[in-house]
Amino acid sequence: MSKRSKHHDDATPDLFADLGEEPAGISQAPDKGLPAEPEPPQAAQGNVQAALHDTQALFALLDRWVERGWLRALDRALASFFQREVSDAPPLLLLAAALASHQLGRGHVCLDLAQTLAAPNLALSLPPEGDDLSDPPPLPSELLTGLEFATWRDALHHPALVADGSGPGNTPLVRSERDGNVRLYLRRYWQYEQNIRGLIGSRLEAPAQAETADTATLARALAALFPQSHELDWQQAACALASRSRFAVITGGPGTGKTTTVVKLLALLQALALGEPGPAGAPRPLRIRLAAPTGKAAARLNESIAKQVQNLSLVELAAAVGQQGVDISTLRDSIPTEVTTLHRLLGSRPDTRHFRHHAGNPLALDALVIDEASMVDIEMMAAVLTALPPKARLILLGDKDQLASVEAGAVLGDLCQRAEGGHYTPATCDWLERVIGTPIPERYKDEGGQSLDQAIAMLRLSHRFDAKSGIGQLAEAVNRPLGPEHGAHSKSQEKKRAVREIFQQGYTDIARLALADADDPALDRLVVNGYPAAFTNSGEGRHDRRGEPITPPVGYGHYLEVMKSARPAQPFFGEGEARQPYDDWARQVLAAHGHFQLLCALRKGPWGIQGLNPRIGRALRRAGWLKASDLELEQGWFEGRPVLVTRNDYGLGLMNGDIGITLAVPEARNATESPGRTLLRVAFPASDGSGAIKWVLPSRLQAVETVFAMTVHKSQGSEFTHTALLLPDAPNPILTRELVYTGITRARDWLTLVETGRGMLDEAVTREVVRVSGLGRLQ
Ligand SMILES: Nc1ncnc2c1ncn2[C@@H]1O[C@H](COP(=O)(O)OP(=O)(O)OP(=O)(O)O)[C@@H](O)[C@H]1O
Repeated sequence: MSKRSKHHDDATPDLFADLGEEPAGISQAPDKGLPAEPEPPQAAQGNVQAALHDTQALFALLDRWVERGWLRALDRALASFFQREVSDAPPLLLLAAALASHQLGRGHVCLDLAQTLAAPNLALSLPPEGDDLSDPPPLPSELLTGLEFATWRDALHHPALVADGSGPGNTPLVRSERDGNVRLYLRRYWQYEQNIRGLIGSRLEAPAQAETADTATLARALAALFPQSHELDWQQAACALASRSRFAVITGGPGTGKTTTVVKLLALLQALALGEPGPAGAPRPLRIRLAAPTGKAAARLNESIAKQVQNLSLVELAAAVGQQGVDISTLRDSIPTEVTTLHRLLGSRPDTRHFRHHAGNPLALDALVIDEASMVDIEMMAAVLTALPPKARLILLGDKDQLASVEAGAVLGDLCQRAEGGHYTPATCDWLERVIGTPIPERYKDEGGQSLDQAIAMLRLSHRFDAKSGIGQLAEAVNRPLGPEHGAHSKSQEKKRAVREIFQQGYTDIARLALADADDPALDRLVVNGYPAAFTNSGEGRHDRRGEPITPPVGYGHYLEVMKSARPAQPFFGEGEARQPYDDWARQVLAAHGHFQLLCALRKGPWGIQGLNPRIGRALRRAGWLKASDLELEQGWFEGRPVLVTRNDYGLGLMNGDIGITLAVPEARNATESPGRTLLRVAFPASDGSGAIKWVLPSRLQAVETVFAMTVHKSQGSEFTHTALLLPDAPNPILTRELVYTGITRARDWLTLVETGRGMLDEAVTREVVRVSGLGRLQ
């Protein structure tokens, strides 16, 4: 049973309770990795199907699913609540309600009826982690076999429980019918989707400042910001498109220049604002804020944006706008570098999901940039849009191909469904050609392009990974979609071959490790010293694009070595400035910790974080780096323990995703106290990017877990010098190409792909997330 469902076991279900805390489930392409479906005997099948007509039989079946961990107790409780409230609710409706609720825990905002009938077992994402499907209860496919779409659809016509979404209402469920298909939503999620559609739609209709700026000025400004090119520069096109819309998306893989582009965009917007007389005569810079979904992502953007703003050459831009141009230092100072988290920006309050800023108390800003937008779930995106003043711009940055947020809703991925093809209208292309001076290739033009397409730009060239980078080549090969006929055997085979071949081409930055079993000593070598021998030339002799040497890959021994060798001699911990030696030490240890991270797909089992964390702890202990008993490794505190914060803690100022390292510091706080004993404290980097260190006593940390192994889901927004991605030894619906791609792209200089048992890379790269939402089209 899940953590969350335990809380809801016996409680009366509150429809507006937090429903989506479980990790997002992933649907697989209908033909892949499904549990083998036993042929049930005729009579047994008849029994199962009684649940379609008989409420008692339905709840008996739901109970069995809950018992097995296939369904959350919360989902079953919701159906039972409806049945109590409305005695004539048909079983088919109650089943749909339970399944719709279950989708939220898997990251989907609604139940898609046609898709569920086409691939029923996907509705429960079978098999769940830690379940091998032996002796299963009846599968959804057995239940739904023979059920007609029209029969199920008609059962959802129940005015007390389900509205059709055409107007205001207060039914707990909403039915959305489109193109002959039906989707069932819990009202709250339907409302979020409606808000997002409406608020993005109205932004797309309204012209923004730069559209009113004359084309010649804009063209001059863009020419000042980007090097001259005869071919389409997507960064320049993205900057131009984003400048003319109150809503814009810039998507692209790692290192494609999203940050670079947005810094130039902000410079452009500020230059245009400063070049215009403001309402009171004097020009007024725009109020711009930068935000990210997690503290970690905010700190990363903080660092890279500050560097980029300093390096920006603004002389020509300043001269390109206004009659007399604008003052360069005013312009530079007007570009923000401070990044906050979305929770902080909106003003989260303890014990409530409502924020301080909303439509009645909007944010005081003219433009908001959100980085790592793929991690923003539907509820947060709706909250952001609602709290934005109608005239303010919203610019989303992110990689559309990454795993979506853990919570329900893959907003960025949904919005960017057509980004690959461009779909720019002739009018957009004409305008773009005038302001950027290069033609738009025919394949990106579309007379039928929608208004959303015109606001989206995809960056396609990685400046971090070139053709010589195995990480870049592997990420690209894994990410390549199978295309519409992705069930086709030959396409899958081709993709599997392409991915495997990359490991045979002698790239120096990637290595593959096949583990025989969970005790294979190769895993020890990897986690202790990074197993450089697995790389060409043991990782020696590599240089980056600027010719700087790249140090060979390391493992966790590296930060533990820094912890040992850089330990301050000062015999007391100190306050304020007197604590500096300890702050400096913690900064060094934390920086060293970012040099290696093992990622895995699962939480449970020997290849999930639960099995791997103590396993890695023991390997580090054997190597002499840790001193901890087995019990401490499993559930206690020990020096060197790296921890991941799993829930925002506003009291401590820690955000979900923050990583801290447990360090032993003197118990004495000042020079007058007698030294001697030590105390464990956890050092976290301050999430404002200031470089300050926050020291927290372990007993105050409510929601942390050891992070020798981290799930790929949790690694989003982070980057590690050496990333090891470990795939489990058995098929699981959670293994998708998005997961593998997200894991690979966390690696900056070195990637070790670890396969266990018979290896699941092939399986994973040919399974894709099926997104279920109504956000793909805004028209
Ligand atoms: N047009 C360009 N020409 C040369 N180098 C570039 C260009 N654009 C970006 N870069 C460089 O490529 C690197 C990655 O750029 P940037 O950080 O903007 O990418 P990103 O897409 O934001 O990356 P991330 O995946 O980390 O979010 C930086 O070192 C940047 O200076």
